[in-house]
Amino acid sequence: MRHIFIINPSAGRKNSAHKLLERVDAVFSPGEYEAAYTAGEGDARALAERAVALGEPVRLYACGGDGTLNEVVNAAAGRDWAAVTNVPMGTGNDFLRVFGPEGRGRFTDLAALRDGPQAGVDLMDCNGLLGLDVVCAGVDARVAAEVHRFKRLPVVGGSLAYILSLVAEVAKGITRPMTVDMGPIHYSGPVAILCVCNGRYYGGGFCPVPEAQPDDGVLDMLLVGDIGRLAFGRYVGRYAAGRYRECPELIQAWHGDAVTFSAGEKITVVVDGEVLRDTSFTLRLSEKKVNFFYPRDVFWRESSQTANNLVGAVSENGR
Ligand SMILES: Nc1ncnc2c1ncn2[C@@H]1O[C@H](COP(=O)(O)OP(=O)(O)OP(=O)(O)O)[C@@H](O)[C@H]1O
Repeated sequence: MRHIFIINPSAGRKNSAHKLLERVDAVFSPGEYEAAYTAGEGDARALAERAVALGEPVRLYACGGDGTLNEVVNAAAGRDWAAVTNVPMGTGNDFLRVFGPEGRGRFTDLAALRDGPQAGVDLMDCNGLLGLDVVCAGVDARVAAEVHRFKRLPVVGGSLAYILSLVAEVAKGITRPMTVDMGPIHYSGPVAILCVCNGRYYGGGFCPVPEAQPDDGVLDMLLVGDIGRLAFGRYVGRYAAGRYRECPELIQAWHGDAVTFSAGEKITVVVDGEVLRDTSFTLRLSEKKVNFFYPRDVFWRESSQTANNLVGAVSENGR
């Protein structure tokens, strides 16, 4: 088994990449692993594609935030011999929140990751880009697309950066006209929020669909139509806390495998932190899965299936 560390030195705090390599050295012998730094957008995907192309068992450690993880996932999707994890060095690391606060912290334990089990995770195909966590297309997407401006400010951390970006985007206007088709729901009009969850968290900690399971073959979608600023302020806390069922007058929900949406002007869409802009989108459950590995003592599902049960199922049923 080869272990490949793909490190985004721009994610997280200064010097964290250097310190990470010291920790890697303490757990892996020199011939066992390779490490490479990314220099910019697309590098993590290219490095991962090169590692996967050999067709030999490989574990890919995306060391960075959700953007770095997304690139590595796109390279490893549908490849039975490859598995991916995320060593958290970003500001959000939202996908890992599905493992709970303590579980998320365990992903810094390289020894636990090295020997950890893996499970097949569903993927969303959004106009050709794969995502494993959350895709959004309303004011939530515009907040995520602009959040980097606030992350650069001194003493502004992950969640605070999202709050500042939210305030700025709400001031510019919450809704945009859009046509949305999801299952039996056909909607044409102002859209405030459209989110599709495979994972559970986005935006630095929003959890709109707490029952979302990354491996259940279902995409959980919420659509918030026309809403004014005052009502948005009243509802946003409930939306963020996953209480969408309490607001049927405002939030339409669909649990299925596809959604299409379009508009006369380009829509900002964010796939695990990666920004796309187009007038028309088709988002569907991908035929591909990705193997995700994690420390043995944590999982996203608290009961029923255990991690070990899933390991065998993944390679047999991996799509
Ligand atoms: N060496 C580099 N210098 C500058 N930017 C880079 C470098 N390598 C990769 N990047 C870019 O950094 C961006 C942000 O990475 P990533 O999302 O992993 O971190 P983050 O934004 O801190 O974390 P999160 O998304 O979890 O909040 C990626 O879109 C990638 O294109």
